[in-house]
Amino acid sequence: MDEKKKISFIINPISGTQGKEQVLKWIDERLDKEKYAQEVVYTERAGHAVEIASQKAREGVHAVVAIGGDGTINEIARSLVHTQTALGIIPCGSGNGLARHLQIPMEPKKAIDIINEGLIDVIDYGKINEVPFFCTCGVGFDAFVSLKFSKAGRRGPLTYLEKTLLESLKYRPETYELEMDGSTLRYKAFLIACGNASQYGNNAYIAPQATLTDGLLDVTILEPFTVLDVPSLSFQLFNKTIDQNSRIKTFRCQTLRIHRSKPGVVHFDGDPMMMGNNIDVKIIQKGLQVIVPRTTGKEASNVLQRAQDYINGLKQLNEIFVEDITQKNKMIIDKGKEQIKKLTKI
Ligand SMILES: Nc1ncnc2c1ncn2[C@@H]1O[C@H](COP(=O)(O)OP(=O)(O)OP(=O)(O)O)[C@@H](O)[C@H]1O
Repeated sequence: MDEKKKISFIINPISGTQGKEQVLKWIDERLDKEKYAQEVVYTERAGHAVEIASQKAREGVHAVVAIGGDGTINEIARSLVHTQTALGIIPCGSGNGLARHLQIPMEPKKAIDIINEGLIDVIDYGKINEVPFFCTCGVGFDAFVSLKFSKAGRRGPLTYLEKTLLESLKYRPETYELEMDGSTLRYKAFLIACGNASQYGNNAYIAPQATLTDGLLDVTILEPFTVLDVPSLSFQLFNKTIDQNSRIKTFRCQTLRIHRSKPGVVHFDGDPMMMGNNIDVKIIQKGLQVIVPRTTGKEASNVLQRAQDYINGLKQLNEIFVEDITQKNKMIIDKGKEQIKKLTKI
């Protein structure tokens, strides 16, 4: 009889907003025990998943599965690049950009079924000043928001939306010099995003044409805009057509040098890091094995797929607003109750 393939599940207990115990129950119920021998490890701190995954790759396990979001995936995947150990994903983050790009289902049960099928693809990854990223990286407003988000103390899409709306009102675009393929260009930009994958997460497609297997970075520059541009930019971000906006410039390259006037924050897969004036971004072709669904091959999405993506984006936004309104209503009601209590005491 063939030996069972070893799979290590790494759980980030603080990712996203959902509890992970139910996911563990589903793994116990659904994982193909004929095929796989499983173990589960919880992370204890930021950076811990890098160490665990690196150990598992040395042991030669078949796959390490991230139960978390893009930050957890980043920590695991950076230890798996150029090894024989594949990355698996059960999406449990706030944005889940890489999982969504790969069309891995958001429902954990269905994501477990994909692991049971066990189809493996080899994808590209990027480096920003030697720090690996798998989804997107960038400078400017999105990096600035990732820094605020990391300090927010609680995670989830609501926190992200709050931060984004609040911060965009105060943010000042910077001037950047970009060197790529022998030419240098200057841009005043609100943000510069480099996509290995097409989206930040939550179906927000900042690099809509990006594919994970072309050996190229998809660079999106958002130039300064006015409040009048916000509705079309938001619509196009979720409609996968932001590259058609007049405030957007896009290009593809293998390597990019970004020069800015002062050091500052960058983000890699949504996590912030301080870097200097010069930032080198490059793509490394076919460096990571990933367990994928059968549909991933059809990356050139058709109109129906785009419509579905758009509806999903709207749904997500709707949920965020409903959650926000519910929370605000609760705060108003609680305040009202307090005031009534005070009044009745007088
Ligand atoms: N046990 C832990 N305690 C505190 N932080 C942790 C722990 N394990 C991992 N982390 C950190 O948690 C951060 C957030 O995780 P992750 O990005 O997976 O979730 P998310 O931000 O909710 O989802 P997404 O990135 O998809 O938006 C990671 O950067 C990781 O370093």
